[in-house]
Amino acid sequence: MSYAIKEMFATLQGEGAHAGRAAVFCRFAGCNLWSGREADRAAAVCRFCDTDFVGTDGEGGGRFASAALLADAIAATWPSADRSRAFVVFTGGEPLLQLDAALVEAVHAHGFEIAIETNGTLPAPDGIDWICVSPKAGAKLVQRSGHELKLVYPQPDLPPEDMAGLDFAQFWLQPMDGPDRVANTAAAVAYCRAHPRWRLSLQTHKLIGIP
Ligand SMILES: C[S@@+](CC[C@H](N)C(=O)[O-])C[C@H]1O[C@@H](n2cnc3c(N)ncnc32)[C@H](O)[C@@H]1O
Ligand SMILES: Nc1nc2[nH]cc(C(=O)O)c2c(=O)[nH]1
Ligand code: SF4
Ligand SMILES: [Mg+2]
Repeated sequence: MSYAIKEMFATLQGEGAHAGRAAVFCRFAGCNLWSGREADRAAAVCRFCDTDFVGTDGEGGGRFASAALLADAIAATWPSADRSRAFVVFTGGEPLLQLDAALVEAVHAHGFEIAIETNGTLPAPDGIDWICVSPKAGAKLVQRSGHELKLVYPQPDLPPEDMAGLDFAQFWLQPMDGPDRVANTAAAVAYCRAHPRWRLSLQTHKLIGIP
């Protein structure tokens, strides 16, 4: 199996339960809910995406011919001499189009804890240490269990009430970025106050201007 990676970089996880934690971000190219081309956005299933995941031309990106080669590159991107906390976040695009058992094993062999950010339309392979699912209105949810559910809010056709039966340890609302970010943030705050099972996830990396 080879892997198409848009970009790979060290930063702090900006969102959700691990916000503030040092991490290597490995962003896979491609998504099953949008082509990534602006011309296709209005007709896509997922129309609010904030990310460029087209191609392999970003910092640290490229095509990796094997799981071992990609795992070596991830290990080389870890920014600290302290490897005991090594942490990689697989994102995209949609990482579950490419992330497989061989890559999980190769990255674990380097001592990394593995997190994933997924839209939940494909099943996750075994062994991932932290599964964050962010469901999308109009897309069938397949991965219905995990560690955190992070709902971008608001999605009128996917209210938080619809998530009640899902098997997650934590439930987060993340205001939808875009032209209505301020209003969406106020609405998310109001929802969390009234429904304390839900917590507010801010995209803190955007607030402080880091990737
Ligand atoms: C770019 S996606 C990549 C991973 C995967 N495809 C997914 O959707 O979960 C990473 C995270 O950013 C969130 N996200 C994307 N666009 C957003 C926006 N405009 N405002 C807030 N969060 C957004 C997604 O819901 C997801 O939690
Ligand atoms: N710092 C930082 N944290 C993030 N958490 C989820 C992200 C993503 O794009 O998946 C992301 C990102 O792009 N940057
Ligand atoms: S599913 Fe994720 S990567 Fe794909 S378009 Fe939506 S937010 Fe972007
Ligand atoms: Mg992002």
